[in-house]
Amino acid sequence: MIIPKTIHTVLITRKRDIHFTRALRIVMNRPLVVCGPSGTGKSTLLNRLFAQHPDKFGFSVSHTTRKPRAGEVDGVNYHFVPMQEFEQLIERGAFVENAMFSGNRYGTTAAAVAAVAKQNRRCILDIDTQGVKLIKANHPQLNPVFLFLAPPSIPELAKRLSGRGTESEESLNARLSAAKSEIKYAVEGGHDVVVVNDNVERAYGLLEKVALGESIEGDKLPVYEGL
Ligand SMILES: Nc1ncnc2c1ncn2[C@@H]1O[C@H](COP(=O)(O)OP(=O)(O)OP(=O)(O)O)[C@@H](O)[C@H]1O
Repeated sequence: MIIPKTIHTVLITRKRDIHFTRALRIVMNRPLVVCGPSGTGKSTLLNRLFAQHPDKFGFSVSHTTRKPRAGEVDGVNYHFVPMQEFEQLIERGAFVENAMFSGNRYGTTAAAVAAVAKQNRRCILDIDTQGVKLIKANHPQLNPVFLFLAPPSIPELAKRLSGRGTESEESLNARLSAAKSEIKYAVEGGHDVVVVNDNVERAYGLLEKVALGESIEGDKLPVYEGL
């Protein structure tokens, strides 16, 4: 049968669309890990992403050993577990990150990350380099896209951290020294894509593209003085 050219073109385009939609769905099932030094602007950009696309993205539900506060629902706000259960999860290597704050443990399990995709949302993880390394070593099945949000320079990072008004001199110095090792890992090529947050509009545009499943070249890492 000879298919008229226009129908043929439509069929090919549809086929291409189906492939594209499928490929997009696969990317959207992959968590997006946003990593970057404290003060680079991760929350600023991610809050905007969630506000612009309220039904496309999700955060995983963390585990905690602290007691629920009034109105908090187990499995929604947190998975509330006793210390012993939390420690068993650590031993089993279930977490992609976990930390202790004022006597309570908090953590994100790989299972909680995977659960987000089941709700047809892309899981966004805001974690540090240590978490990135843990995922690569222990949870490769999550197969995330790793995005490094880079500061334009170390002095600009220091300015943002002090401008935020949340840091003592001690914690500012601790964050800046942690920033240097985060940047070193990015220089070694630890991430799939780099976005330099030199300008909120520009950086958000790139982050949004990656979050929506587009494959972009990304930015080059700046050369950081004094690293
Ligand atoms: N492109 C930008 N230019 C100037 N200031 C910015 C830019 N992006 C974010 N900021 C500001 O920098 C400060 C730090 O941003 P933000 O709190 O989003 O960082 P963060 O990476 O989430 O830090 P943390 O990891 O400590 O939570 C904020 O005061 C924010 O308004």
